[in-house]
Amino acid sequence: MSDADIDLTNPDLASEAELAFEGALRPRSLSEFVGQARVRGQMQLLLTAAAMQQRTPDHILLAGPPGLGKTTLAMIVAHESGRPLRMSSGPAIQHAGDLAAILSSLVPGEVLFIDEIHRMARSAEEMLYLAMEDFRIDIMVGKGAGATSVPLDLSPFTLVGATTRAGLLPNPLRDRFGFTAHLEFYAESELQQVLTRAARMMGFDVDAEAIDEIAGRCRGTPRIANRLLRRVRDYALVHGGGDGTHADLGSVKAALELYDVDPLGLDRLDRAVMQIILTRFGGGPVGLNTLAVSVGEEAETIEAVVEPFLVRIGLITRTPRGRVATREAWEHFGLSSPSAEAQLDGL
Ligand SMILES: Nc1ncnc2c1ncn2[C@@H]1O[C@H](COP(=O)(O)OP(=O)(O)OP(=O)(O)O)[C@@H](O)[C@H]1O
Repeated sequence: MSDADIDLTNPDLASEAELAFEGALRPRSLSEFVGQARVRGQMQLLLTAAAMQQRTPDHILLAGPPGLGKTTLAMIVAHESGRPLRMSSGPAIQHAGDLAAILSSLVPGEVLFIDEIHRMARSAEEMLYLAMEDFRIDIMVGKGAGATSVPLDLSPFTLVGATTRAGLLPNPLRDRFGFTAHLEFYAESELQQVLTRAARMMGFDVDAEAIDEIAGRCRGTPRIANRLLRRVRDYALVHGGGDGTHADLGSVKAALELYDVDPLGLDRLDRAVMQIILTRFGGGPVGLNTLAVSVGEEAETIEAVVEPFLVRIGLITRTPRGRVATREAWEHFGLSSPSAEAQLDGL
């Protein structure tokens, strides 16, 4: 996937250039990792206790929206505990055999990272229960009535699973993680630190007020912060004069306007969703599938990317009957709500 295919504020997608760029910017230790203080403290304790007892750290589940640092934390677990890391993902494990091949080739103490673990095949999930608990799997040999199961011992390992949808994991799998870290959206002050660090590593001199402006528009998400910073650097290079290594508030505003990211961080898809709720459905409630069809987007993207952000900034609320626009939403879009009009009519 190239940069051109990427929706700038969708944290779920990353181009190849971006992945290389992210790799260079990733914090390598818990002390370099900005924000998520609670999770960092919990993880530090877990890793230190394991090191003191010279055992593999407990299995860890990282739950939270995309782009908040789950992959980065998995890498930090391996780095801080001095263990090798194997990376895989749920969609790549479509049969129990795929997982058996990975598990049986782990070296002692290895950290196995499975991204999007909720998308793994059910048969593989069941194999994982025994593997996580007893470091053992049963391999089926033969077919039909003659099939037998052969036990296979595994090297002890630490599983780090990442999911954007913790609720989709079956309880027996969730229960086998020694610790679940719930990652939260970042505060603006934390995003300022992420951006300042990234700009420094890029050799890009960005004014403090320009950093603040980007931090306010990146939806609480480091991946988007870094992505907007790259676009601002492009803008500075082309329009900034000099050697393009400096950006001020003006160039940040101009660059983000060009890319259609508004002062709240809303992009075209967010605005389309809000317009549907406000104008076509009079503020809601609107069901998820109706919304998805109306804007021509996958229901999963609306649910995992658009909705958590709109709820977080107070533009919609979720009710059992669907999504409802708040008073702030009507105000932000400069519209008057039907209920306000009805009240006025009643005066
Ligand atoms: N706490 C942080 N401090 C500094 N940079 C961060 C932090 N968290 C994430 N980043 C940066 O944001 C980018 C995305 O992080 P990462 O790939 O770890 O997210 P993720 O949650 O695994 O996303 P996905 O679920 O889509 O894989 C990386 O470039 C990383 O450098």
